[in-house]
Amino acid sequence: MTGPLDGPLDGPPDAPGSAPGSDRGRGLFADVDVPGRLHARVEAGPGEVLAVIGPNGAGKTTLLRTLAGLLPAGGEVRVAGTSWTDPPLPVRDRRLGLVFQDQALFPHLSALDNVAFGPRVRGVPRRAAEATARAWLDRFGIEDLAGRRPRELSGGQAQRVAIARALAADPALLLLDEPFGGLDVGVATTLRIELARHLASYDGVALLVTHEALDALTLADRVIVLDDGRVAQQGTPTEVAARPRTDHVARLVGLNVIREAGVFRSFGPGAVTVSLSRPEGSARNIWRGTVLSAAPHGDAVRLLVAADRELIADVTPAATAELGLAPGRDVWLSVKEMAVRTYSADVTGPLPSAP
Ligand SMILES: Nc1ncnc2c1ncn2[C@@H]1O[C@H](COP(=O)(O)OP(=O)(O)OP(=O)(O)O)[C@@H](O)[C@H]1O
Repeated sequence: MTGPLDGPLDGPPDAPGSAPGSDRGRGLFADVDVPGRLHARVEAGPGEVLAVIGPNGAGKTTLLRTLAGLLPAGGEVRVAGTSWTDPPLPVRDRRLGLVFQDQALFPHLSALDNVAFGPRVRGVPRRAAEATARAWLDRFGIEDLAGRRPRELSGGQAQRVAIARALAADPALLLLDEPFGGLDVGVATTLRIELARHLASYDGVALLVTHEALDALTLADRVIVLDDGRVAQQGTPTEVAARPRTDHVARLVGLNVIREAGVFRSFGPGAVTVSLSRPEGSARNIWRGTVLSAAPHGDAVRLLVAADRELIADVTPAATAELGLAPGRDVWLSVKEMAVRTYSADVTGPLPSAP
């Protein structure tokens, strides 16, 4: 894992004539188009971990499958100085590691043989491939499971084998689609820490699709936000969390974000005052709405309120009881202007030009 890039890269990293072996040449450049589903340009330097986030149907899986060559797409993909699209490179010839939820382990192979598969395909002799596989199982603390078949593994164990299998193939591009999906919280937490450790010493590019803000914040150097098949925002986790540009990210990081004429205005749920009658103040910062849900959130109660948009507000349990803040309750929300952070729509990185 490296530090974040200083700024956006502004062209194919290894166009003819670029310095061989330069960082840009060893990273990822992709500008892909799946008509009606995805148009995205993604760049990353070697060792970078990119979290790909966005709501359901935003195109996250489509992006990964496109980069892998599993889905036909227009455009260009270059990885580690090699074009994967011109001429089209078969999936098996791409230096690629895949950890997809539906990319199950080979059921008839032991954990060891599953992990040895990548090196074997690359022509590594059996014994050497097995030694590599054993070393990877060891690094994941599951060497004692080497002889087991996938059906004899727990979900967390199987996912460790899947990640070890992907890394053992020495991929230049590692694609992880919801690698902790379906695991229980404790197992996911342990695996997240292990994955962070392995990614820290991995020198290829990793893309991680996730629904968890925690993954994006703890594992990624940079976050790509997809929305409706487009890159809506990219930046460091801190930048994206501080200045969300989509409702989805705002929800993930627990902020209210309102777009107004090229400007975003955001405020935390703790800055919102809830009342039953119209408060004083500028109409710009006052909303009338109906409580959709009320749930404990730390020491507070978090309300989701349907106004002209959905807004979140944190109130004390005492206020919740006093104002009767249950679903269906009509309320007024207000926020002081000094609690609103305003930022321009283009501060956190380039948007690809719409085709
Ligand atoms: N096999 C398919 N054929 C046609 N359209 C598809 C297919 N699979 C997905 N889509 C569409 O492509 C768009 C992107 O879907 P995709 O699965 O990439 O989203 P996602 O961000 O990964 O969503 P999720 O978080 O639900 O997995 C959606 O509009 C979806 O309906």
